[in-house]
Amino acid sequence: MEGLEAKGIAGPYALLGVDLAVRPGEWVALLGPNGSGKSTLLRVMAGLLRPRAGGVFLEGKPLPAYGSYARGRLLAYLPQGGPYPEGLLVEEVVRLGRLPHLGLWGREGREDVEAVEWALEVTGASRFRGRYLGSLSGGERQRVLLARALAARPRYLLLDEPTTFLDLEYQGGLLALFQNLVAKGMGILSVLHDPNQAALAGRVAVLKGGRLLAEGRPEAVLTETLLQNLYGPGVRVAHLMGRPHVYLDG
Ligand SMILES: Nc1ncnc2c1ncn2[C@@H]1O[C@H](COP(=O)(O)OP(=O)(O)OP(=O)(O)O)[C@@H](O)[C@H]1O
Repeated sequence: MEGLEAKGIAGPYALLGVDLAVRPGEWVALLGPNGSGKSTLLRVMAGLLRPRAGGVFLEGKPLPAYGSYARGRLLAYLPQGGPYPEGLLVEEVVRLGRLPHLGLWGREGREDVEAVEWALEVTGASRFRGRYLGSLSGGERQRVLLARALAARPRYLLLDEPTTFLDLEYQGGLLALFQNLVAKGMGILSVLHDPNQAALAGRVAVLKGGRLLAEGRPEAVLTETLLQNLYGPGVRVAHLMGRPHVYLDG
């Protein structure tokens, strides 16, 4: 079956038995308090951490059965933090995203050049292309790293807090980009802290204490009861234009 599936994941650190899948053409937002296991789950699903129990399946095949290039052609991962290749030019960083297609010694062809140009364009990173990564602001750097992930043109994209560091305009732009990418068939799983951003996804999965607490359409999952369970009694939910809007009652 098509998809990136985590089945019965337990073991690394907080995770106590989690099933979660992302299919081509859907955007799943992963929400939960600090320390609930979101980054760990993403790293397990990216193949960077091995679970003690359970497994991850990519297009029905166990993830460890893929070589790193084959995996990288299907799956890209944007971590929450560094290390960053600060001494590389932005364009070089984004070209690194083509490594799974080219291998170490491959010559770049038209498809590679087009993928890099597209990734720079859609992330708004084209104008930094000649700068060193280390010279960029946090938000600019975040867009370049997303461009590197997109340059692989993966079928599945795993993003750990991709909107951190971005100003409101770029947050909106990024969330619109996700909607666009899933409409073209990409599967996206993104950790998001802001429930209002998660509300834009097709499906929301909620982790608490290493277990999946809820999963479903945003309007079904993002209830005041659930959010107060996660974040305390000050959380309120209003409904505007059919969508939940979450705020703190000061
Ligand atoms: N390398 C590690 N060694 C020991 N414990 C770890 C390690 N990595 C994560 N943990 C622990 O596992 C738990 C889950 O961490 P994780 O980073 O997955 O949480 P998270 O939900 O992504 O949190 P946040 O919202 O703060 O980013 C935390 O208690 C964390 O301290």
